[in-house]
Amino acid sequence: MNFHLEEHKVENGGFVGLNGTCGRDESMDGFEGIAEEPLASANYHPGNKIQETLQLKEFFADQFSTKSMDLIKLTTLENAPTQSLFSIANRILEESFERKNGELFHRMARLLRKVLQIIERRMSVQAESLRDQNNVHKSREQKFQSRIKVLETLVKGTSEEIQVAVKNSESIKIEKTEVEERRRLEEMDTIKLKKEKDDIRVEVSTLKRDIEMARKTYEKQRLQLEAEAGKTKLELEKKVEELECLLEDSRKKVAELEEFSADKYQRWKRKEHKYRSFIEFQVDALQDLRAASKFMKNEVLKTRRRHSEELNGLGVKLKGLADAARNYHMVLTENRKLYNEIQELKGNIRVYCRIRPFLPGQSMKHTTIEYIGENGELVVANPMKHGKDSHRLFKFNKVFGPTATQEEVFMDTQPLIRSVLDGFNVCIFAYGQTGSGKTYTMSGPSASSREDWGVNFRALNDLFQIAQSRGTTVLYEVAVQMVEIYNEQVRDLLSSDGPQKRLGIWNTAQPNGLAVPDASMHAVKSTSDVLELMSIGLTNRAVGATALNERSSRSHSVLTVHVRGTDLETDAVLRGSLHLVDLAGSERVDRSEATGDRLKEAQHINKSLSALGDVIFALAQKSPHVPYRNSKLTQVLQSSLGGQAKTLMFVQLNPDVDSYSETVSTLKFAERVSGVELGAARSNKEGREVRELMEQVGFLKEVISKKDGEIQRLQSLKANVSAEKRSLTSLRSGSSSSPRRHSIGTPQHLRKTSSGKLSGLSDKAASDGDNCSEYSDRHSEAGSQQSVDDFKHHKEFYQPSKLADGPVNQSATDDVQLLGLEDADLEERLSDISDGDLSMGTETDGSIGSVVEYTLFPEPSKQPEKSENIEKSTVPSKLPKPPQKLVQSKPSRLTRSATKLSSTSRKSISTTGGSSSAKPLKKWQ
Ligand SMILES: Nc1ncnc2c1ncn2[C@@H]1O[C@H](COP(=O)(O)OP(=O)(O)OP(=O)(O)O)[C@@H](O)[C@H]1O
Repeated sequence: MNFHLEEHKVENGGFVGLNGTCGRDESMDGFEGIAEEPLASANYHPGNKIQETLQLKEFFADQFSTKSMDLIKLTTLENAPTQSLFSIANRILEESFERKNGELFHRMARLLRKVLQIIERRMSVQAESLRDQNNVHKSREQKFQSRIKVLETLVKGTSEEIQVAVKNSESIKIEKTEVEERRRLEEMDTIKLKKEKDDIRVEVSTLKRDIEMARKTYEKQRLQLEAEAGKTKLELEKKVEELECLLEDSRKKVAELEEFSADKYQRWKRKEHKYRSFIEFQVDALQDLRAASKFMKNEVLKTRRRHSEELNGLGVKLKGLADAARNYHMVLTENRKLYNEIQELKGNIRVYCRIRPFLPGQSMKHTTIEYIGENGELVVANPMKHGKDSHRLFKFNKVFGPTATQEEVFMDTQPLIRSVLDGFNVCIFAYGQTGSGKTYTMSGPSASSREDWGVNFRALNDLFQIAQSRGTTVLYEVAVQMVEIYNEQVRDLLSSDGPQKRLGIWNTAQPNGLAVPDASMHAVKSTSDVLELMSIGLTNRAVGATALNERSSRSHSVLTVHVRGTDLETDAVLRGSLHLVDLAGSERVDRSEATGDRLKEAQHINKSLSALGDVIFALAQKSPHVPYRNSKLTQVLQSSLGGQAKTLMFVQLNPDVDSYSETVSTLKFAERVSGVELGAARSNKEGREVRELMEQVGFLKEVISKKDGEIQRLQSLKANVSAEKRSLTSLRSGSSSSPRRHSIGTPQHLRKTSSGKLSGLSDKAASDGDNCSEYSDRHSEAGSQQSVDDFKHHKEFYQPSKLADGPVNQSATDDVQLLGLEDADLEERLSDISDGDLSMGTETDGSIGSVVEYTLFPEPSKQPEKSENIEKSTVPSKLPKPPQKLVQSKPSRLTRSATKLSSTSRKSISTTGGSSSAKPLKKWQ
């Protein structure tokens, strides 16, 4: 049966297409014929319907008889025209009625329904396309209608216009033509639309072709993708293989790790075991320790008990120690005392000589320094002289050569600084001619370099250091003042008002060392503070110097350091002061230059240095009266130049041969200061003094033997003086100005008159060549004279011969006037003068005129101002007091003193007579 065959063909994948090669059968020929018929419908889609047709064929082949099938053969459902479909449906119905087979009927009905569905669908498709066409036509119609309307409106408008403008009929015609033209165009448009419709159809078919091509392309792509997928699959398989390999590796590793961890676990186990055993051991040890600590506790308790017992013992001992500490303080104080005593034994006034090196550019110069000894010996050579006299030997506490450093110089100064902190007043000053290195020694060439620091900075630095080291026992406060003395005027160099302010001075020494109360006081805490203040001071000094040219050489600068120490234990207060003095140049002033300001300056310098010499010698001789008030310099330094004060003088030398005479003068002054003052030297000197005393005793013998004659002479002197006084009074009434050129006449005259044989002094002066008088000469000359003539005159007076022989003349009157002796006390004063050196014993009012120039470096002997002083004076106890019976009635002081002193040697020395002399008397002071 055909149906079965068809079925079999279908099962084996036959009927691939309408024109398929497989399963071709006679029964299907009718279908083929139908398939080859042209399409009856515009919506016919052969591809879509193929499946449906095949299903129908299958169905018919399966279900209908050959007769029916013959019918069906003639048709293909899809390609058959709708009429054929209807006829098929009819036949199906008829056959189903004929067969009356229930099941077949159902099948037929289903087939019928199917056929009907196809017809229905086809109908609806056609209806839809018709509707679409209708819509297109409608829209086109609407379009045309609207165009017609527009045209009609235009025609209307045109006709209206024709009515309005008949004359324009021709244009209307044209417009009509245009309208017609438009209508023609519209028709053409319609044709065009039809054409477009055809084009669209063509386009649709083109699109269909495109779709087919796209399908083919898609198919191609699919195949490509499949090929790629195959490739990817292969790659993936490869990767899977690789991953499997990796997996294998990791498995191996895991196995290794497991092995390792197992090993580690074993090790940890072993360790755990060890630790366990260690902990057990520790626990045992802990228990032992506990036991030990228990034991220790007991021990500690025992020790504590023992300690408390020992502590009690220690408390007792500590008390003893505290007592000892107190004693230690006392011992410390004692030590300081002893230290100061040692210092004192060394001599309150120490003299250090320092020789300046030649300055750069002076290398060709010759030096006057011949020899510098270790123990303070110095030999200077006079290049002008030859032989024995050409060399002179001097001895000081110390001599620093040109190569000595600032440090070396200060090393020997240091002990004095400690004294300041122990409550002593100390004075360090530099003496010497201009350019000899005073400022270099005191301040140094520059404050910026520590190595260059002079005594000033080093002393203060040391002071602060010692104060700091003693900080636990004594609290020190330090303050400084800085003044300048120029032309007998004191100026504050640290004043905020500048150095112009003149200051007053205490008349007496103040215990706190405050000589210049008005000078500003500046508290300092460190060396840098001092450096700062000193630079201000030096600047202020320099300000003055611009006006007066090299003022520093002609003024004294005094830096005073005040120290106040409070003992932290006892609250006791110590006060000390340190005067650091850079003196003015000590050289003699060239006479030719000594006029005007220079002369005035020279006079003032001379006066103050002279006064300083007086004070030092007065102190050296422990004189009860010290003439501080003779100059501002000595007034300022008063607190540091007597009593407990310690003095150090730097004698500065210029080694140049040109300065030889100045050098010798300076050295003589220094030697006398040193020789007289030093304790150590004193003992040596005492031998010399005894010798001198013996000589003096000899003179005294003469005095005693010739006392009557002396008395007479003195009386005559008194008479002369009275006459002088009278003449002076008359002179004063005649002329107000007194010729100062004769100022030194009186002492000379007095000397001569009073002593007659004053050779002890005069001869010594003469033998020294220029010992005393040389210094006196240069200082007094400048200080007492107004002109070069005066100097000449003065010089003549200094000649020893004249000193001895000079007559009482007008000069005596002048001096009386200058010395302020013309008052009622004149007689008494004159007798004082006649007793000895004027400047040594006489405290003047400090004016220039009152200075007795030639006594700048008085003889070691010094006569006190008043007779009481002599009586109270420090005559050595070993010397017996003179018997009162030898004292004459109303004797002069000299006579009285001489009488007293004569008793000391009366028993041993015969009174051989001789002229009286002041010198022996002075020796006792
Ligand atoms: N020991 C020394 N070493 C090196 N140079 C020195 C020394 N002493 C002084 N001088 C130098 O000599 C010159 C003069 O010194 P200084 O100014 O100290 O003298 P002075 O006596 O203070 O003079 P003045 O009286 O004019 O103040 C300066 O140039 C100084 O540097």
